[in-house]
Amino acid sequence: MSWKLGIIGGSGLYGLDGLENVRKETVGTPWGNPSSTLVHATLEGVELVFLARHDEGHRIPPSDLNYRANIDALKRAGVTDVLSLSAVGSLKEELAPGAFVVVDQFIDRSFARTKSFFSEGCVAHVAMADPVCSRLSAMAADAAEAAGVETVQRGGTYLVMEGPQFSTRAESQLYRQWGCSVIGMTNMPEAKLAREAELPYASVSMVTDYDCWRTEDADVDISDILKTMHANTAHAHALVRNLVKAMAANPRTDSPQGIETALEFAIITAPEKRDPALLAKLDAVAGRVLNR
Ligand SMILES: CSC[C@H]1O[C@H](OP(=O)(O)O)[C@H](O)[C@@H]1O
Ligand SMILES: Nc1ncnc2[nH]cnc12
Repeated sequence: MSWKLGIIGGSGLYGLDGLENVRKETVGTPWGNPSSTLVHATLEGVELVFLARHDEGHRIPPSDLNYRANIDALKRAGVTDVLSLSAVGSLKEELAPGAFVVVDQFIDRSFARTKSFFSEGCVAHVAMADPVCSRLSAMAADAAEAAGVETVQRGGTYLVMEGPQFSTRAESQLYRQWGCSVIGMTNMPEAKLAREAELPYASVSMVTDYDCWRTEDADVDISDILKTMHANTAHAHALVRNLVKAMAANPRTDSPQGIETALEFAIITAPEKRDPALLAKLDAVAGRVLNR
């Protein structure tokens, strides 16, 4: 199967430069509406689908995002892989604003979100020990370096907070003690849902601020974040172009983690106990295993 890259653009990234063959599509899903219209396009000859996580004009806050609709819509659009581009706060001295962290772990402290496509009538438990695709992550890190990003860290833990308020200082210090690298509000349940949908996921976390633990700095403030975000966004555009160039040069094979078959043994509900209405909603996400 050839690459078809799904890109979820976070704060500051509401579109992509230089796209060709652009087609905008407003879609619905069984889980409701995704954040924005899907932008189908090609770049360097590679097919991609772009989705603005908070919609154009940054209309939707992290707790109100329809994460299930976003992932389902990308799955229905036929993407093979999902790249998240996110603004984050830094929890490490060495990760100054402007640094890019291609995270490989998450601590999910979000609590007011629907976290699974599965529920009563069809229960599934997928593995999340390795929550990102190592190959897509490595390609994204290479692409960031080629884009001239000064600090690109391969690996790191992203603490997902509920928001929308930023952390208290005690929380920020606690997350540092936990060894987290960056903090943001959106990558969960997105990464969990991508796994349930058997989509390899990678997150490029672009540092905009030092959160509030670093008392030498002023506390995190949205106007400072916006300034850094604009600089990061230029790098993000170059990263995407470099990434699809690498995809064009390297035919796609399945992910090293076998993410494309994550649901193979995950559904535990006995076939006769499954709820037909829920199964119908799961047609895109779990059709591979349910319809055979
Ligand atoms: C604009 S700062 C806070 C906001 O930015 C991040 O969103 P995203 O991951 O979509 O770039 C962060 O998680 C907050 O939602
Ligand atoms: N300090 C921070 N905390 C949470 N989300 C963020 N996004 C950007 N900076 C952030």
